Amino acid sequence: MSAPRIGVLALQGDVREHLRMLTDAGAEPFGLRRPAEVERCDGLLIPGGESTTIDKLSRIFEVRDPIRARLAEGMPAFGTCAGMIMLADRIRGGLPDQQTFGGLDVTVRRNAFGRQVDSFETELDVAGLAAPMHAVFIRAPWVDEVGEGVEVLASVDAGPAGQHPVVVRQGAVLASSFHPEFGGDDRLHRMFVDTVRAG
Ligand SMILES: NC(=O)CC[C@H](N)C(=O)O
Repeated sequence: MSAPRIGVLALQGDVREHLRMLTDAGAEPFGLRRPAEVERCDGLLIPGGESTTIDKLSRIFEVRDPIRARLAEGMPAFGTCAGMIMLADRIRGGLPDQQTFGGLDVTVRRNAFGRQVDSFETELDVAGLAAPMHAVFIRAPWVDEVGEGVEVLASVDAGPAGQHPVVVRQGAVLASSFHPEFGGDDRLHRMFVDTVRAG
């Protein structure tokens, strides 16, 4: 495949750093806002932001149904923070009418780390990466439950609440609770681009 075309969902949230990291990783990324653009994607990146807003805007912009359909067909995807929430099949702590795109067989808890450690940074060991990643967590979710076939690539020790997965992968779908685009480290983006390239 020539440079894979990766749509970065550009309804809300941080898009620019993702575009830059994907370009550096050898992809051809573009900001995705229109239903017709969903068909042009070899892969989809869903950035962080606010999952409730991304959910609402995805319906208003009419990209929700085409994205759901492509994910159900196995389109590779990478979700970060709110993007992880959007990929989760099940969420806790969502608004009553909040919906996700689905595709990742996990239960995700929104704003899981609570007020005291609302936002924090840490050096995180990620399976498959030789050295730890600098991980920036901003009102981040964590994963409560994973289905069969979901690999846990990294976990965080949340004290009395125990260990919780923060990087997971299921086939061609990758998700991280933190914002890899703010840590100056594009290794997860490269992992994703390699997955998209492998088809
Ligand atoms: N940095 C983020 O993406 C935060 C996610 C946000 N707390 C949500 O529920 O969508």
